[in-house]
Amino acid sequence: MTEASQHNETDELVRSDDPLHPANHISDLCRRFHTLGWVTGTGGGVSIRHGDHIYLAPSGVQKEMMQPTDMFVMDYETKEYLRRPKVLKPSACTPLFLAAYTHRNAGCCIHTHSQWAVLITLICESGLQKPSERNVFSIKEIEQIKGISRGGSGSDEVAEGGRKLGNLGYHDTMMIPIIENTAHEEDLKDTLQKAIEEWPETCAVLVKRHGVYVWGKDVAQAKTQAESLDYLFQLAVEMHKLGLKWVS
Ligand SMILES: CSCCC(=O)C(=O)COP(=O)(O)O
Ligand SMILES: [Zn+2]
Repeated sequence: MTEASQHNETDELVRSDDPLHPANHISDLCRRFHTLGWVTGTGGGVSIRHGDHIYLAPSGVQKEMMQPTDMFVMDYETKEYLRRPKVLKPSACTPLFLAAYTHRNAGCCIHTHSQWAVLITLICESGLQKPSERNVFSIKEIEQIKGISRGGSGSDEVAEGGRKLGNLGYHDTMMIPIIENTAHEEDLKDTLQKAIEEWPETCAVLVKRHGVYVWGKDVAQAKTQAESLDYLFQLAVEMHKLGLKWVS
């Protein structure tokens, strides 16, 4: 098989008229997220799981300019690439997206470099918080908390061991773990995985001085949770500036 025919064959994995096809959807979401400051300066990204296929963006590119044919496609079972665009490298976030798929059965994972996410990690890190509060962002009694599911599930059923599923209620406390940043994105994998295991109710992990990873059972849930979280991070930063406490 020639290189040219090989390329055309794998193009079938990313060419579709359906705007909700993962290759089109990732490009579209990144354009929208760029306007929110979530994926600027090549940072941040989105990945979608579609059946046995994982769709991943390239690394180090302007995320708002990506085309569907720029996407990498990985087989979920074998972790082998079914499609690798020439010249490009897969996102350095790939092992972190895979952690959300493997450990939470997520259908989509969003990584933002939102300044609100970064600021909330700085406020939690600062001496203003009790030592026990420095590695977690907790907030309660704000309506938008109801947009957050326990564990990124979305179901109203009760999980094994009696653990509640479904979305948080107004009087629940939302807790998002904060992990240390590393010099290289891919080296976050072990601590992110540990946080996912230690915080079964979380649908996100904040990375100190870096951003946030948010997942959901599908694109809609990952996106609305990323929006709700960004709202809550911004609100908490503004409350902090006003001297108001966001958890008692
Ligand atoms: C200025 S972005 C540094 C890398 C990073 O944190 C990130 O989220 C983007 O990684 P990618 O490999 O997807 O470009
Ligand atoms: Zn990043």
